[in-house]
Amino acid sequence: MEFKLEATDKGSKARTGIITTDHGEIKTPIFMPVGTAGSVKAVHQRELKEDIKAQIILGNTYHLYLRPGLEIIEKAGGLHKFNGWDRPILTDSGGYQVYSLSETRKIKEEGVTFKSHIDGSKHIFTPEAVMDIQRTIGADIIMAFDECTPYPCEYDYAEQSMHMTHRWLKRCCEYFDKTEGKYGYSQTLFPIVQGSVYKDLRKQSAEVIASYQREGNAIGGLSVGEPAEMMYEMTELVCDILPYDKPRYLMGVGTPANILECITLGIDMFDCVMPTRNARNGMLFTSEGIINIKNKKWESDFSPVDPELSGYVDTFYSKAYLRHLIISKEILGAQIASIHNLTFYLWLVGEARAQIEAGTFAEWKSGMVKKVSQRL
Ligand SMILES: CNc1nc2c(CC[C@H]3O[C@H](OC)[C@H](OC)[C@@H](OC)[C@@H]3OC)c3nc(N)[nH]c(=O)c3cc2[nH]1
Repeated sequence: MEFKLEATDKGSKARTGIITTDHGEIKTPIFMPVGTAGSVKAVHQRELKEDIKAQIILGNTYHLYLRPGLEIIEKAGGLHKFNGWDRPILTDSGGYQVYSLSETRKIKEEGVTFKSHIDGSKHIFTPEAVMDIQRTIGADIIMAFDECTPYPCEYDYAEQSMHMTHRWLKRCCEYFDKTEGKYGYSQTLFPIVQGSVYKDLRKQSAEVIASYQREGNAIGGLSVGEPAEMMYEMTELVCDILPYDKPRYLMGVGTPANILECITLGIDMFDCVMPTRNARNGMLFTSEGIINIKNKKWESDFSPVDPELSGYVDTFYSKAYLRHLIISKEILGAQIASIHNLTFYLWLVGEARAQIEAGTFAEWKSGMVKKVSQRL
């Protein structure tokens, strides 16, 4: 995997670049649609490519490992062959899902034991095991096995957890670096910075992660309920320590405003379930602000969903019709809203990229942050 830095913004740490993988290029800053169980919910691969113009999507190790399971994915020749997405894929290591999904998990030095949320079967994720799992899924970019600390979290717990994440990282790298990809293309392992919301721990963790000199680095342990100001403070501190010539991935972030603020701080890659999860509930992110389409005020508004966007669903369907579908819980409603929100997220990072290249990012961003956050 290569990363070529292109433009850097004069008035901030925002930058554009190109990540090259064996499944194609990723222009940064980039938003990565979340495809939990091997699909971006309610969206076809064709729509991801043609309407949303997604460049990379996520798969979820925990979910795919439990269902359909590694045997099926391996027989298919890896996730790209299984779900037909022939562009880059990134998978998380599963640590966060174990923390967020199965309350039966136990964390030990060896790894994390947990019971499947599907059939209650017992499993253990160790650093080595999740490297094998991600080798088998075959994502182009895979994440180290870490513990994402909750918020709030005591300093002592955050410190102990950070050191264990660093010990797990060493095991991931040693094991990953002596194994090969299973399907004839290369995979890249990103380490993950932890340290909760404590500046000294964040500094320490960023320095350890930077010392591994991997081809890209992730910032974890944020967007877990902490105030946005704290997220920005930790992100800025860590970005200033991580190497500037490698992609920086801020995990689980975020709202359109969060993304614009963190691009300013030097983040290149984002993922978040909001555009898809909230879409199914009728929350639309648009270039004019946030719309709760279930609100009665849209009942007879026959204007297009978002005229600013060029996607089919944004111009073909009206707000009134989409409101009717969401309220009636029609499947088509979830599809239109999901495609719209993802089109908007990709449009937003594409606009940011253009503004950085034009050298006009700073003033564009401050106006845009206000616009995308207002409730319509
Ligand atoms: C929301 N705030 C948020 N999400 C964090 C994720 C998970 C990202 C994950 O979040 C969903 O899993 C639950 C997505 O599936 C629904 C996954 O996409 C497949 C996505 O994987 C990258 C973190 N993952 C790790 N390994 N370490 C982290 O420290 C971390 C922090 C996060 N904050």
